[in-house]
Amino acid sequence: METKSENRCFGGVQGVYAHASRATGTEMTFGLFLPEEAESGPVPLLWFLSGLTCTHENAMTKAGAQAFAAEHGIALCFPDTSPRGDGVADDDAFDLGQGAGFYLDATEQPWAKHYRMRDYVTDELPALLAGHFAIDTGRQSITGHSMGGHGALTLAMTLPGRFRSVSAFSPICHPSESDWGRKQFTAYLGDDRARWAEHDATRLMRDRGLDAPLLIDTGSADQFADLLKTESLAEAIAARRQPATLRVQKGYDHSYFFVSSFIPDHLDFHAEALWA
Ligand SMILES: N[C@@H](CCC(=O)N[C@@H](CS)C(=O)NCC(=O)O)C(=O)O
Repeated sequence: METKSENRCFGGVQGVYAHASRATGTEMTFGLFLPEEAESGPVPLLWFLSGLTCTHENAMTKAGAQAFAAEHGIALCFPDTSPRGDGVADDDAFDLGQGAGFYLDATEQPWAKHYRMRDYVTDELPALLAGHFAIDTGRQSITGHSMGGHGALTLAMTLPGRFRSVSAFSPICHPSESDWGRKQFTAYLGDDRARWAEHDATRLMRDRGLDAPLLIDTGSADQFADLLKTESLAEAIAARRQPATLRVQKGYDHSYFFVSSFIPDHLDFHAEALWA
């Protein structure tokens, strides 16, 4: 593993690291914030999965999460959103291919060789973190923005017991019925919609539900609201009687100004579960 940078941050360290990934067959870069407490022993971990067009860097530099993670003694991991490189399949559209991995393992060509972001985020990267840093992988929670919110919700619902709490900012809620989903699932997973079900938060909520506390924030002025389909997930939550807090924040859009406005609430929410 290569250290790209390490900077003192709110008493802890914000690092950026790169490594050869078994899952994607590429070099992968991730950001990791370790609070000061990690100097004396393993600390809980909050994953932040980012959205379309993002690298490991967007949330790391724009969400403002480190101050609150430091307050609570929690580590933050910011993975990349897809494999990257000249030999990696891509598309001209910003919402398919590099920067748009959708946190799934592709089965279709030309994507199947490298697009294995579910395996990467849920298996390879946690093991790597546990082996190299003072992280307690027995205490993990997950959040994300947009496509990353989709990732947080779908990974948590398909890995019961893994995450102590789950939250999302402006998540893509029903990708099977959205232009942020149908095109990508067809490309990555093929035409059989039955295989899309475990990558669709609304369908998972209807079929399985979530075994952890859930907090979702979305903006009333989100420019992508029609693509997110929050109303479908809200209906599934209500139909299931799933304990959850879903807030539509007045006047906020899809940007990181929205994320950074509510990140303190999300860190408080996760800290309560991680330190219980
Ligand atoms: N570029 C796209 C939008 C992409 C976009 O808004 N991406 C969000 C996540 S879905 C993001 O976090 N962008 C990076 C940033 O704001 O730093 C468009 O103009 O339609």
